[in-house]
Amino acid sequence: MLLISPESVEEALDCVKAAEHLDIVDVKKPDEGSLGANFPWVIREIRDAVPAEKPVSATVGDVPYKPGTVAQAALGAAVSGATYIKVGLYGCTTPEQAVDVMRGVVRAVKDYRPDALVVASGYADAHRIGCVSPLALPDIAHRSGSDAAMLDTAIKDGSRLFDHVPPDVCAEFVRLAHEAGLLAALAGSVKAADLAALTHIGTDIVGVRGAVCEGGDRNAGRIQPQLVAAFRAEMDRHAREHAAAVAAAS
Ligand SMILES: O=C[C@H](O)COP(=O)(O)O
Repeated sequence: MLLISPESVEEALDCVKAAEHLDIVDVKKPDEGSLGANFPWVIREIRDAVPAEKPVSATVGDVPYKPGTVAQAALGAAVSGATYIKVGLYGCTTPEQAVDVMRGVVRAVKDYRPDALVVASGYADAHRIGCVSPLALPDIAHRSGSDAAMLDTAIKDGSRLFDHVPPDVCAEFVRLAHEAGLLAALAGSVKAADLAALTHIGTDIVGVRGAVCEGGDRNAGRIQPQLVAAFRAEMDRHAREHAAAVAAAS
């Protein structure tokens, strides 16, 4: 699945123009961090603008180790209409802290909306910020009852997912997530050139912003529907080639 992250209602409307090419519209506020949380009314307006059959995701923030605060914020995202709730475990230095936070989120969200999906997100560049390491995420997600384990990059300075977690380690991340019955989501300045590897390792959700913004600039550029369509075409091409290779080998 392709997840695209607009930061405003205007950008979400550009996503709507490319709705057939994407699977999830992910509301965030990049100027508040990699998984910066947007205002509840922005989530609501975007939910109202996006076709009903397209799920809307919302990031709850690059969160501190404050389980109660984060659970309440996650409920806010769900009440505002998001059915994927993404939490960036920025302030969690141990897996136990991360499980604590995610258990609160899962309970808060699922008591309100049992079919909502909770995404526990860590950071590929965790070593730069001192939070839980990337390969701990599948177990954190599993132990907390989350539905997906995700990696993004915390510091958006041009470095990318594979600069910090090479494809073979991402493959292990995906394997661990699948073994635990979770969806595996990967992001972090992902470019079309990364799609062959991401497809090959069985990534369920690829998250992008910069690659589909004007000039490849996630901050100054705005999401362009034609770039979303082109990115999707590349994803589909790799999926077809991978399926053909698997069929030929069996
Ligand atoms: O969840 C996905 C992120 O928005 C990725 O953003 P990026 O591709 O600019 O790193």
